[in-house]
Amino acid sequence: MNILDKIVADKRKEVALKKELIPTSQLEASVLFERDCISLADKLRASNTGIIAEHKRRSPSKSVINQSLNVQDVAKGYEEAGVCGMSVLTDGKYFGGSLDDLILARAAVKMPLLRKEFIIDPYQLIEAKAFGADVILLIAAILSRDEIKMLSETAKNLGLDVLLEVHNEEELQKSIMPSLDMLGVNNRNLKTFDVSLDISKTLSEKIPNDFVKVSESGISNIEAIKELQPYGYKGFLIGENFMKTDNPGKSATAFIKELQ
Ligand SMILES: O=P(O)(O)OC[C@@H](O)[C@@H](O)c1c[nH]c2ccccc12
Repeated sequence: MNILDKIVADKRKEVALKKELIPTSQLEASVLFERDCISLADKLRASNTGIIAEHKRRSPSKSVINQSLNVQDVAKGYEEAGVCGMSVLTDGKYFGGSLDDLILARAAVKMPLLRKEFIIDPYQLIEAKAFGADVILLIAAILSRDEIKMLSETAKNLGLDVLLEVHNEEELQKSIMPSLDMLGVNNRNLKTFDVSLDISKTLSEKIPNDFVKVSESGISNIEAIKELQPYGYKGFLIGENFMKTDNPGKSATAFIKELQ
């Protein structure tokens, strides 16, 4: 079993248990469930920097990145830096995140928040909305076309933006459908952890222009962004490069200043 299979197997158990403990009716009663989402896709279209900054404490590929920060300080720092949105990892076992991180970030900032999660069940979309997300991630490597369709349409009905992540052409071809807002190319292979910006470059021309193109992972300097912009990328998802510093907001501020 590769790491992605393990994460998904654990996620299925976690979601089954949660469904027994917290019914959707309870999630739908949350004040945040009524909140109007802010579109990340719109923000990216209007921006000339397009940074989506991530809150990530640890990961299976890098183990510990930063365990000592307060998620609300990180969120405020990113917002002040002028990022287009923030990605909040909510997986606990492999990334050290939680839904509490999401709701705390929501309380601290107004910018669009992406729930970064391994989504396999519509229950997690209702959770995302109830905990203050504006955007959800769907990962083509772990979903069939029918599942992508059902989950993305459900998310759209909840008012959420959808970012669909692919890593190769086959995943891209099976995924293209009108219920997606953004297409993300993950430069990191989630099965082997190999990283290469060439993945974004090669796949860019196969992505129809009606989707906002996002390049994800392994971006650690301005040069990488300058290299990717001519391929039509409007969004850049950056985690470790900011999170490995003592002050991710300050790092993001310097990064965006240099990029402008
Ligand atoms: O820390 P990086 O290399 O800048 O990567 C951020 C983000 O792209 C990465 O965390 C990510 C991309 N897709 C994912 C899916 C699940 C978990 C994590 C991810």
